[in-house]
Amino acid sequence: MQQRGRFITLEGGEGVGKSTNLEWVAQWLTAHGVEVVRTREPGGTPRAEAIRELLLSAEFEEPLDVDAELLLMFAARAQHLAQRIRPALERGAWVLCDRFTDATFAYQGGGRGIEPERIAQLEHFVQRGLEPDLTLLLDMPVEAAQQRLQGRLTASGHARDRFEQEHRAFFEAVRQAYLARAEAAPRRVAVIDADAPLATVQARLAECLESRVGAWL
Ligand SMILES: Nc1ncnc2c1ncn2[C@@H]1O[C@H](COP(=O)(O)OP(=O)(O)OP(=O)(O)O)[C@@H](O)[C@H]1O
Ligand SMILES: Cc1cn([C@H]2C[C@H](O)[C@@H](COP(=O)(O)O)O2)c(=O)[nH]c1=O
Repeated sequence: MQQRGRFITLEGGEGVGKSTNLEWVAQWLTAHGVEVVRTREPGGTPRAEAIRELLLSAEFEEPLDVDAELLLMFAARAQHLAQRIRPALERGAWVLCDRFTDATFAYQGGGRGIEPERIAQLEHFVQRGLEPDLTLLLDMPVEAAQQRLQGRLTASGHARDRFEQEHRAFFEAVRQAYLARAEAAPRRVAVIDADAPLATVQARLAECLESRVGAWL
């Protein structure tokens, strides 16, 4: 019988380097003979990407209720799991996802103040026991990450989205919630110090992958 693929997520606050390093991790896995499906949350399928637009858009004057935000994150996730993640894992591919449910605990929990128990109820309902095999949490001080983010926004000419417009205290709370998740699940979550030149961060990722993923290859 075909063995289920592995599910790896990248997490961290805005600007820590998730998208940049997701590509690098995908190449590392491909070089080790793995079929990799790269994806992201919220999003990853056409309908889930439409929900992403609704969540990130700063165009509406009407505020987005925090419970509506939480439910939309899980609605996008349910679609993504059904249409993309579960089918890929079942055929033996590995899924590499830019953010997943740890982001919900960090942003809607830490950032917005929703009780973790309520988030956990939706997690059980939507995921039915599926969770990442490995989570790479890129961590660095908020101030330095915000400078990187500003550099990217200036270079691209893009405006800040609804989350990127949040204040400093929000991002500090997000970071602390991520670190608490890592402390509570050290076998699943590896914290990577991302406050270093890219080559150094990637050397840290390689070391982590060798030790945590090597046995699955
Ligand atoms: N180690 C690094 N050193 C310096 N700059 C970096 C490093 N890693 C990424 N960058 C740059 O920082 C910016 C943010 O990186 P990236 O877009 O990968 O972050 P992200 O975590 O995906 O951000 P977001 O959550 O906002 O999508 C980019 O301009 C990228 O080139
Ligand atoms: C999955 C997930 C995401 N978010 C937030 C975090 C980011 O600000 C955006 C996604 O944009 P990015 O380009 O990946 O940085 O969505 C969230 O609040 N809750 C979640 O569960």
